[in-house]
Amino acid sequence: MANKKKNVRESALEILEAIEKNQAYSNLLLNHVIQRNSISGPDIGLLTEITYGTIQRKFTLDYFLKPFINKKIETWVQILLRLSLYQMVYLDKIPDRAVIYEAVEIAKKRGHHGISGMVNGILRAVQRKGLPSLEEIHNPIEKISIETSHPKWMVKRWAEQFGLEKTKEMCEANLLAPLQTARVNMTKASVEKVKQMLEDEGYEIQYSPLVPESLRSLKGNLAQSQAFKNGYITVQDESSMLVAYAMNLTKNLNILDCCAAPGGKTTHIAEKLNGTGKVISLDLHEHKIKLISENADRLGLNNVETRAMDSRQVSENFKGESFDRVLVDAPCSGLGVLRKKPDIKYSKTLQDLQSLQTIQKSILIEASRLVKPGGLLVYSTCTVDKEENEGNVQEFLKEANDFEEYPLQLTEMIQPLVNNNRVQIFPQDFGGDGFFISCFRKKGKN
Ligand SMILES: C[S@@+](CC[C@H](N)C(=O)[O-])C[C@H]1O[C@@H](n2cnc3c(N)ncnc32)[C@H](O)[C@@H]1O
Repeated sequence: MANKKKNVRESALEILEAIEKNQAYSNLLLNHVIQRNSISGPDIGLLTEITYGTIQRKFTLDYFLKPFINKKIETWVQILLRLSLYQMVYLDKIPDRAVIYEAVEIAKKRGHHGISGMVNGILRAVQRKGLPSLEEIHNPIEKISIETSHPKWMVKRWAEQFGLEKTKEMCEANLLAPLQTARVNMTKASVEKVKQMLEDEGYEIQYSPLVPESLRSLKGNLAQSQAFKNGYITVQDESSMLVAYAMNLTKNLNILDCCAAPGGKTTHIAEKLNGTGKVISLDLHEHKIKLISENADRLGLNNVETRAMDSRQVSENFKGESFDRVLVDAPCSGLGVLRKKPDIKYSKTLQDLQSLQTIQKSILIEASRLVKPGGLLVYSTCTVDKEENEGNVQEFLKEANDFEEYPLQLTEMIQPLVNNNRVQIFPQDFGGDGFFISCFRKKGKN
């Protein structure tokens, strides 16, 4: 018999269970389940909201549920309670009785009668007695951890690195829905023309105050637009767009992008070169290299060359000191993108941060050998962590004494955030990803 298709809440339960078990990525799972269960129209939005919202608020929801659960329950039951309570607390449009009814039906299908009765009892008790107060948590780290659903070690680490207030702001900002932005391919059309194109397609678009070639979508997924298919835009976060600025691009440069897939920054750089020079784009994984080429083709760029390579050995594969600019947009802990990938909050560990730092350092040192005297090396990550970002800069400068820090030239609004030739962007700064950028110049002639 064919598999029976699941409705929105059953699908949400399926995705959340898989994430809890295998640490699979939410965005990939979501797309897969939407297709398999033929979820369409507004139900896609509801499924996305319930899934991401429940992941985002996991610790808070568990704190709310705890006083109402007085025995050990199976993981799927806990998840069903979480996703139901998420709708009751955070979504206005769905009446509580509908949420409870659905939860009980799912529990009946999945478990025995006792479980559906228990689910009903717990959710009704929460409805009757109200939520436990978060004010009862007195330790400030624990309070931020539960209130904004971030692991305690992460909150503690950030508080030590950036102070409690900034940490609280960051954790709160991580709960907000991400802003969708796209970079206009200026080799094809002006920002004004592309804005009009998207509006003609029914999108609600604003100019960005931050990056001149960026457009912001207030309604609608830009990746599904005709403008995207025809190579007029690339969906990209505005913080990521700043990296091409840090590279101080002029025409006819020879550029190496060491960690390039899926090609967001490579294609931005290639667009800025406007048909001149060359960008050689590397990535460890063959299947990811294909994504770079596909993006370059879609955008009509003919100055991008791709190769699968481990950049920890990059200097063995190219003639020394042959690039004007080298970019290391390093594999990182990703703590700046928790709004878009909330499951990372629970899966990353301190050990991950440490091993990533080692990889980043070896890529930086190797890549630095290929920079021409007077050329620039840009190091960036989409993370917020002082030890990972600043720590790597210090380590690099200690080892590569033929390099010096070079002043970052970003856009007008971002420039004031630059500190000591480096920038750490927080998600609360302007609604973009948390991001780190620094730039080094190889000593010698220009
Ligand atoms: C932050 S992502 C790059 C994003 C990309 N620059 C963009 O703007 O679209 C880091 C990339 O580094 C790649 N990577 C990880 N280890 C690597 C290595 N040793 N050598 C080359 N690439 C590596 C990963 O596959 C991943 O695609």
